[in-house]
Amino acid sequence: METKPKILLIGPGGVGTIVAYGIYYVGKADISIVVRRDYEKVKENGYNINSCDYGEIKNWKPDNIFPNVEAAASYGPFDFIVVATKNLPDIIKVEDLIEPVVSEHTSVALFQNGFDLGRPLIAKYPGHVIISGVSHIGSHNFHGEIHQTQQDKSFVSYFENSTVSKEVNEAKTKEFIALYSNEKNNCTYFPDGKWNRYKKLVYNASFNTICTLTGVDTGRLELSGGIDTIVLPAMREIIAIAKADGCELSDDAINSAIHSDDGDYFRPSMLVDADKGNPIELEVILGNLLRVANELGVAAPTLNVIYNLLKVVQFRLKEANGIEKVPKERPINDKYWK
Ligand SMILES: NC(=O)C1=CN([C@@H]2O[C@H](COP(=O)(O)OP(=O)(O)OC[C@H]3O[C@@H](n4cnc5c(N)ncnc54)[C@H](OP(=O)(O)O)[C@@H]3O)[C@@H](O)[C@H]2O)C=CC1
Ligand SMILES: CC(C)(CO)C(=O)C(=O)O
Repeated sequence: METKPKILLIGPGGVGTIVAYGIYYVGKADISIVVRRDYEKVKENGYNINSCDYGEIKNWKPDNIFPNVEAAASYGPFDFIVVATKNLPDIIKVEDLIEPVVSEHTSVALFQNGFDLGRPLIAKYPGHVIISGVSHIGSHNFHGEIHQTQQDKSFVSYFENSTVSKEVNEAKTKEFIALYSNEKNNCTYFPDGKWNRYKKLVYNASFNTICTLTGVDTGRLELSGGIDTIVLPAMREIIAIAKADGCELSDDAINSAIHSDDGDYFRPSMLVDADKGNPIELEVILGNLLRVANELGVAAPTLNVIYNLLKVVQFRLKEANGIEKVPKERPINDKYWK
């Protein structure tokens, strides 16, 4: 009997659970997941999924459920590791998180927002294919109750990787798509992964960040005049960085990003994280972009101010989560400020 490829998904949140369910629905792979906080509940009852793609599913369980990555390792080797956690390199690095489950032939698929996510993984795991999944979906996990309100539309590519041939990168990426794509979702191969991530950043590096700083949704940002005064300058800088990096976005990139949630008072995921008091994906959504701007000598004054203000917000969120420790007595700094 032919054995099915093994997939391990880490991070079954709003996005990850729908990806895992999509793979299970196709039925061509053995799908395991790592559940952190809700392990006991999910192990016992599975997930209740209310999905605009798959309908109402009660008590769904994948083939295996593990409480942590170390526990999953004994079930390996895995053909694919899918990571759909929030990408927070200033707290936990994806390349360290997956270490116990990366074997010789494992490919890694990152279903996460952000830019240049492949770089640290390729450095740590040369010779492994690193797949890029860009999701356009609206889905949230409330302790095992999944609410998916926007269709799972994803563009899957591979991160540029000089340690693997183009043929192998392409073949593995398409192999993964065949295990995940089905008639209910909309998952397609997109050859130019970098271009596609820049395109998504036009929205994420402007709306997500500015909504988080101001505490308002995208509709209120428009009604207050903030799109003209702050979102547009930020978007133009993102497009200039992309261009200097060899990615020419279409003339319509700004217009389509702004109109993408027409009629909706939409709270982007970074604002939702801040609302919940969770750390935000600042480094991958804006920090990595500014590092590239710096390498290419592109000025990005608006994005720099947004980034530095959000670094302070991130500090506050980390302190609230016990990740940042602040001395009881304020230390005295003898620096001469001028
Ligand atoms: N939600 C959406 O609609 C969209 C999200 N995205 C992107 O997709 C990615 C995933 O987002 P989303 O699904 O919303 O995230 P969620 O916060 O809903 O889920 C993240 C999951 O990862 C788990 N997790 C986090 N860290 C670890 C760890 N160290 N070990 C094990 N499990 C861990 C969390 O577990 P625990 O519950 O224990 O914290 C949680 O189940 C992000 O990059 C986001 O920007 C992109 C488009 C839309
Ligand atoms: C806009 C959206 C929902 C697109 O999927 C997103 O990426 C986010 O909120 O971070």
